[in-house]
Amino acid sequence: MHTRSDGEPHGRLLLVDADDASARLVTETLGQSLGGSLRITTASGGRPAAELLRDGDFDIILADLSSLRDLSERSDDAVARLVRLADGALVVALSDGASVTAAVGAMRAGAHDYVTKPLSGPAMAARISELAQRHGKTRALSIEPRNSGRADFAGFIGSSSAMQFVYEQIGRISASSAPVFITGESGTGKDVCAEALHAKGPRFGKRLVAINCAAIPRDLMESELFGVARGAFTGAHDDRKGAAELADGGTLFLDEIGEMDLSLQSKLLRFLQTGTLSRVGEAGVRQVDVRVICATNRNPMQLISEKKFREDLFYRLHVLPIHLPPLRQRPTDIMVLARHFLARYSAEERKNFSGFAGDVASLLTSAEWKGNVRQLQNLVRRLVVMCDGEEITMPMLRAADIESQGLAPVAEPAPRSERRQAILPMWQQEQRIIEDAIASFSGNVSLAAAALEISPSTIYRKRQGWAELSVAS
Ligand SMILES: Nc1ncnc2c1ncn2[C@@H]1O[C@H](COP(=O)(O)OP(=O)(O)OP(=O)(O)O)[C@@H](O)[C@H]1O
Repeated sequence: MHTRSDGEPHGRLLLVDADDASARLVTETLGQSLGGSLRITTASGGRPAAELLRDGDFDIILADLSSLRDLSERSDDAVARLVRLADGALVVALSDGASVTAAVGAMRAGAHDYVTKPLSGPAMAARISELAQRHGKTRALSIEPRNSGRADFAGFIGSSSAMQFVYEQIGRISASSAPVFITGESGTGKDVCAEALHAKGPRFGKRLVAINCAAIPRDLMESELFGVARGAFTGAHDDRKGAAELADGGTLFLDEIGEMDLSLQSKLLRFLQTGTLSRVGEAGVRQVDVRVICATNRNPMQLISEKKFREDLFYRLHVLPIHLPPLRQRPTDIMVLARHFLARYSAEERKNFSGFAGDVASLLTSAEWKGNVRQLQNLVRRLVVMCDGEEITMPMLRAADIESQGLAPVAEPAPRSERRQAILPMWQQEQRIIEDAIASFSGNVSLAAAALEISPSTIYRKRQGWAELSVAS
């Protein structure tokens, strides 16, 4: 770690890339996303990099595999040499995506991560942040933009580069009427995202109508969605509009779309294709103008391969994908959120809390947060209700964290010598590389396939195979 003239720590990043244009592009996009908090040095190949590493210490090295040929013809040998010279710095192998085998080789040779080019600045900054968290280098790599990123946006709190990317996407696509497909683990803010899309778009004056496909009994779902004509069934005493009609001119949010019944999926598909619907028990059709946003915390590809979700409906809906990253992948948001919830609930409950003790903040920052923001929000609310004081202390946290009996920290990776025995099967390593590429493009399989230089159908075929392999293993 190094010290700035303003006394703040900053890290050093070494970029090894023989292609000047590519190095310039990476430096620019990454520099913007990192907000100048990491000093970037470039080297045109493995040998110049080795010299720089002998003279100075770096915190992270991004190395283009084809630029390391001057160290060794075999890229895994070259990476192993670089890792030795790196002296504890994190090593990320970069490749044009031409070779999955080379990527796996680089990881086996000791690289901490593997990323395909072209790099997206915000996605790479998020990746570095995640790596720093996992390897205990968050202080050395103080990479979050300093005052440059927004800490809140249309209901979202969080200043991490991963969330800046989400805000940017919402800003860009909110004006369109094309369907949005939101993915993300439970509690990551998919509802918040749907509301932000509606609030930022031109339909804001009309209604946002949300319907939770998991919460409504199957036989009521069609009438909830499309409405019902009087006398359609016993108890249907009046004509009633469904969610789609109520949202006319506005936005229809279909939450937990993965739980929708297959027969209703066909009707939804027809509605999306024609823009018309019929209430249950009605012969005619009605024209409705809605923007459809849907969300799921399940893997849609897996649902398709399990025949629980229609592939044609998926492609109708999956026009503008947004992926919300889990909280553990954006550790710099944790205390920002925690302080926000503390201020809010302290005011609501008329308490005097103004902050968290240092050891509590460290524990919260390193916890895994399986329930994501919802879990953090509930914990802070519980702390405020149960305790009194000015600062949340460790004994208070222990008393209030009744769910998990102690927040589990993110699992530390095994030491390298132990990791050797735990080498994953080839298909799992390949799966990780492909899924990572898809995540880098916010769920867009076509872009991920293009970056990996394989066809999208190869990815779908492989996913089908992995689903079968994971069931078998
Ligand atoms: N970035 C955020 N900033 C502030 N509050 C957030 C953020 N993300 C989530 N929340 C809050 O966390 C709770 C859960 O969020 P939300 O319901 O949007 O999650 P979800 O992804 O839709 O979860 P599920 O899949 O379980 O429905 C809500 O109270 C929401 O307001």
